[in-house]
Parts: sequence; C-alpha cells; structure tokens
Amino acid sequence: MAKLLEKVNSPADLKKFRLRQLEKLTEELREVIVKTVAETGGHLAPNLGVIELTVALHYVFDSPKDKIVWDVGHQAYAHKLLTGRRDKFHTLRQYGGIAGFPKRSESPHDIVDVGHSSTSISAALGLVTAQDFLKQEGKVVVVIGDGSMTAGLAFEGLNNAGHLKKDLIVILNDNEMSISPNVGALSSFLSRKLTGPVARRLKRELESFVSHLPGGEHLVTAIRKSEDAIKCLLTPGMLFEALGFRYVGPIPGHNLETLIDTLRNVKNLEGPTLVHVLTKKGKGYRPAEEEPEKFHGLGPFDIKTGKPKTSKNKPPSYTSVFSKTMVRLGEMEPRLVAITAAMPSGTGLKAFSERFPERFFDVGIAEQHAVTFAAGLALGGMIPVCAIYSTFLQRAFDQIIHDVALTNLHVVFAIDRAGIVGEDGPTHQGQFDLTYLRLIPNMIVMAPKDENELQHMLYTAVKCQGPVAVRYPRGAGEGASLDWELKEIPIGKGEIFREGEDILLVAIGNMVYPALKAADLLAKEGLSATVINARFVKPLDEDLITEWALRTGRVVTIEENTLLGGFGSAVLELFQQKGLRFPVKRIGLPDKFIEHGAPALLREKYGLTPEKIAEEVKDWLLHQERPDIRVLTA
Ligand SMILES: Cc1ncc(C[n+]2csc(CCOP(=O)(O)OP(=O)(O)O)c2C)c(N)n1
Ligand SMILES: CC(=O)[C@@H](O)[C@H](O)COP(=O)(O)O
Ligand SMILES: [Mg+2]
Repeated sequence: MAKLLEKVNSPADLKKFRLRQLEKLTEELREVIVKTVAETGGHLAPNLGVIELTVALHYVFDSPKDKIVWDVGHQAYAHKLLTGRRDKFHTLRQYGGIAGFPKRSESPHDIVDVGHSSTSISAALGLVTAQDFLKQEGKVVVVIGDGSMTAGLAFEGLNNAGHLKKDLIVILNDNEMSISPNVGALSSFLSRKLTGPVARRLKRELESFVSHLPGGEHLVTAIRKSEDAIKCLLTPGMLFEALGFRYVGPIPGHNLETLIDTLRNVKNLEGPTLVHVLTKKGKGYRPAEEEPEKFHGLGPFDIKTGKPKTSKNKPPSYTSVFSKTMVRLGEMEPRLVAITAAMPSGTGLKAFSERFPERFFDVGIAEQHAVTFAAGLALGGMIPVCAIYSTFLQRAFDQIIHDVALTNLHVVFAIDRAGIVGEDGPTHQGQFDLTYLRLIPNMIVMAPKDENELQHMLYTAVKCQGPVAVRYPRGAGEGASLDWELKEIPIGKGEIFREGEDILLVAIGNMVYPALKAADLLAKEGLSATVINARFVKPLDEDLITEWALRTGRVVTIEENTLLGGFGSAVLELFQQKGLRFPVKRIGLPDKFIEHGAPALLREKYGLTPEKIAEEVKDWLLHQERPDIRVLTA
C-alpha cells in the first residue's frame, strides 16, 4: 500500500486525512526519520518527541500563512518532511543537501534561520507585531522546549509578550530534558513534581481539615469543585499567568486527538497563550527513549542495536583530553570550579562533575549568566573554568568584556568546537572567536596545535592571571602522545617548527600541522618554508614572528577563523605598528557564513588542507618577488 507520506507534498494534503490516517502518518514519519538519521547522523531524540505535535500543528494551522517558529530548530525534521522536502530528506545535513535546522532559503515554511536556543518567543513576537502594523493575517505559533525555556532571552520574550498582549501561541514542549536532564528551579517547577499526587494530597488534607469546621460540608464541596484552582496554584500556570499568558495544559503530547482539539481551541483565542505539552524524548525508538542524551544528536548508527557506526581507531578527541585534564587540574587546585551552560557531555565536563560534584555547575542554557557567575566566583577567590562552545559563547560577548575583562578577573574560557564544526552548519561553526576575543583588553587567547598542547595550555590558563581563553576544534585530536607532566607555556611565546629561507608560514591552533605538511609539499617544489606555531593570538610572539619575517621576507598566516579581525589581522597590525611592509598573505575563512557539510569537505573548499595551502602559497609566491629587506624596514 502506498505510504501516506508520499501523498503529502504540502501541509494542505494533510488536511484531507482522518485521525486514523494521521496516526498512521506519524508512524511513517518516525520510520523515515530513524532510517535517515541512522545514515546521516543528526538530532534524533528531539525529533522523535515532536512528531504528533508537528502533525497536529500542520493539521490545525495553515503554514506558511500561519507561522510556526521552532526554537533551536533541531526538532524540525517532521516539519521538513511535511512541507515539500520529503524527496530531499535523505540529503539531511550533507553538503549541498537540506539543512538540519530551519532555513528560510529552503522553504517558505521555515520562518527563521536558527540553531541557537531560546530566540523563538522574541522573534515570534516581532513577527506578530509586524503583522499587526501591516494588517496581515495569520497566526504565529512558537514551539520551545523546556531546556530552551531556561534562558534569560526566553523570559525576556515572555515578559514583553505579556505586556504587548499580542495574539501569540507558545507551545512549551516539555520532555524534562535539555541535552542532559534539564536543571534548575524552573525545571523542577515545570516537571509537575508539585502537581499530581501532591495536589491530590493537598486537597485531601484540606478536605479533612475543613470537614471538622462548622459548616464544613459546604467547604468540602467547594474544595472538590476547586481542584483546578489548587492545581493551578501548584502548576506552571501560575508562573505563565503572572507573565500575562493564558495557560493551557499540561496535555499529553503523543495523543494526536487531544493535541488537535487543544490547538483548535486555542487557535482563535486572543492575547498570548501558552500550551504546555508533555512529550517523551526519543518517542517510538527504544534505544533513543532509553538513552535520550546519547540520541539527542549523534553520527550514523546501526538501527537494530543503536550502536554508532563511526570508524574506530581515531585518536582521542580534544574534548576527551579537556575532560581528563580538568579532572587532573581539579585534583591539583582546590579552588578550581567548572561551569557549563547545559552541555555537560558535549563539553566533556561530565567526568569533572562526577569527581567533584560540589565544584561543578550546570546553569542551564544560560551562557550570559554562566560568564557573569564565573566573574562572581573569581571575585570571591575561586578559579572558574567556563566550558562553552565557540558559537554559544558569542551570546556572552558583553559579559566577557564588562563582567570579566574590565576587572581583569581570572576566568578561564575553555572554548570547544572552534573553527569548522561541520554538519550543524552556519549557526554552529566556531568561526568568529579569535576575532571577538582578541579585541578585548586583558584577554589572553591561545589555541593548541594538538591535544598534548591543549593539556599544557589548560594548565597554563589555570596558573596565569586575568581572563584567558583556550580554543580548540571539534572531533579527533592529531594523535599526539600526551605528556604526563603538565607544563606551563610562557605567555605569548610561540615555537618554531621548521626553518626555511623562502617564506614564513605562521599558523595557529589546528592549522599548525596542515601548515607543516604544506611546507613539506612546498619543499618538493624547491621552496623552503619556515613554520611557526604561534600558540598565542594575544599576546602575539612579536619577536619570533618579526625575526623570521625579516629572514624570509614573505609571510603567510593560517587560521581556521574568519579572516576579518582574526589571527592574520593581528600579524598585519604587528607589522604596521613596527613599520614593516612585508608582503603578507592571509589564509582563513572568508567573510561569509560557512554552510553545513562534512568538515573535511569544507576544509578542502575553503583552502585549509595542506594541499590547498601549498597551492595557494605557491601561486601567491609567483607574484611576490622576494622584497629587499632594506626597503621593507626603511
Ligand atoms: C544558545 C545555545 N546554547 C546551547 C545550545 C545547545 N543545545 C541545543 S539543543 C539543547 C537542549 C534544548 O533542550 P530543549 O529546548 O528542552 O529541547 P529538547 O532537545 O529537549 O527537545 C542545547 C543545550 C544551543 N543550541 N544554543
Ligand atoms: C542543537 C544543538 O545545538 C546541539 O545539539 C549541537 O548540535 C551539539 O553539537 P555537538 O554534536 O558538536 O555537541
Ligand atoms: Mg526538552
């Protein structure tokens, strides 16, 4: 029998189905999503949890006239399948294929380009407000998870929405999980720990108490009728109603009929409404239901066993070396504390949290708070390590400047996923951190060439003073052997790797080995290159770089960061300040958002492989006569 999904080319097709067929459709969607993600990798558990909700939304609302705004956007696979992208779905997250997140250029049904959390309510409120100005029709519906609701930005949106009283529907998709179990006071409040049995017990106790009072039987009747009021006292309704929202729920998020009825009921309500929907992360695929954290986002896996298909024998990842080093540093330094913004596993801090639970803080998806909390800890005499991905630390830019650097506080920033991250695409590439950190006074910014240098840099960062950042890439290390003894690296000192006369290649972080290999390739062409591992973007090793620039006369900088204001810019500024007019070629990421795709492919495309670097250098040298040093330095 033909699959129902094959008949759905747009949400309008859905509306012809009966409830039974819609239910069958949810099974088909599950099957396609599991099969596809098993091949491509992706965010499986979040997507499996919202299939009924997605079908119900597209059944009740008229997308794209009605706008569905997905928070984070990591749960929009069923939405993509129902909005004309079924045939391309097998290309999910692959270079040139459909994105893992909503993307306006892909479909009119994708309302915002997104990947970072907690933006949906503010964006949707802006959309409704614009509609009102322009007298346009259409409902605006947000889907936001309980994890994403922990961010300040979400509350800023709620607060303003309650004030503006716009017709906005916010669906709170509550699965009691962020990537890891959700944390914080809000999470306990949302997770109905105060409702159900507690509400019933409270009601029983009240009934028993008032039944002994004169006229108590009337009060008992009143209490019986007031269960909703008692529940309301104890449920999130209280919180959202205080913020100006009408609260509906909690409702079971895998019951299509209830979802459709509820959405129909709220569709035409006026003012802001919050619908609290309870779902299960990973719903319908046992391994994902059992281990929602592992299946939140993962690479290709075997459907039968749920085991990853990734090739073995890869060197340990930078993250795992960070993880182990943090435990060692925690043992050495009792003042060391570690902070994550809802990414204990992704950052590798889980091991630290198990070894030193009292010195570990998961603050929820709250990067800004994480940094200012770290500032407070540093003011109080602790040594905080804020482990935050490069892309998510962007959100705390002002906190780094105003709360940490201005007072020259000793806060360590462990910045994972720096540079190209790959399949998550432009919202997640760590392409800006060297730029946004090096402009901040007092900051020390370093990047290791390999995982061994990472552990020494972390040790150095804990030993030194002031704000200090160590940025390192996603994925496997270089296979370097790890020194047992941790060493302090002198601040602002690079290292020379190879000496040559024709050109200087100065590289930073994960571009050092590609530069070295490029130098080997150039040697085969008769060009001898000096290679420097800069180690520090700030402070730069001015003496080393200048000395070798003078010896070779031509300089190439190499970084996996945007070229704008990055490492190469720092070298140019150095020469400009010293009045040295060397020809300088900068290799790095261009001034654009880097698309999704496999990291190796993207590095090839953007000229960051040894072969591409060597080619680029060779071509450039064709047009660069070796300058007369006396002229350069005049
Ligand atoms: C600003 C920001 N910080 C961190 C992340 C990483 N992240 C992606 S999804 C997620 C958990 C979201 O939880 P929730 O909103 O409850 O969605 P669920 O996965 O449970 O469906 C986190 C921490 C992010 N995308 N954006
Ligand atoms: C949706 C999101 O922001 C995270 O799930 C992110 O995709 C995790 O990235 P890593 O897989 O690199 O930890
Ligand atoms: Mg959740």
